Amino acid sequence: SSLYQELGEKEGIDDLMAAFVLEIAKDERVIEHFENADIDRFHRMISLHVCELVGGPCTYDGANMIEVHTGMGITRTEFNAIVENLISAMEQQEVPVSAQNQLLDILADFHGEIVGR
Ligand code: HEM
Repeated sequence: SSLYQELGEKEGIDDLMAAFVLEIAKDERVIEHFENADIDRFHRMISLHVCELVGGPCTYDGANMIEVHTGMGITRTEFNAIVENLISAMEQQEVPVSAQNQLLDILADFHGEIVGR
């Protein structure tokens, strides 16, 4: 089955990203970046983006990754913290480890668009 199916399709991805947002919200290492963010929009957009990236029938129509993160000065350490938040969320949602690794691989590619801008 596809990664999209292993993540529980759109509903599973929405739930996973809700758990991810809750992990971010309790993480002192990154929360300052989100103080002025529209969390509902962030949840909606990251769900849409992940859905598209894993081969689901979604079209991400949010902001360009470089543009939205420019000016945030996100460090490698903060990026890694966000990855840890995602792993915690995937563990809570009982995402199979092979699917976890595939999603982490896809998101790791965004490193260059997000860190140090
Ligand atoms: C693989 C890593 C990441 C991905 C795929 C990602 C993706 C996204 C997406 C899809 C949005 C919504 C864009 C929109 O509203 O149109 C967004 C917004 C945002 N991201 Fe990221 N992001 C990543 C890493 C990070 C990291 C490491 C941080 C900070 C530690 C961060 C901070 C933010 C903030 C604060 C916003 C909200 C901006 C606003 O509402 O004004 N992101 N990101």
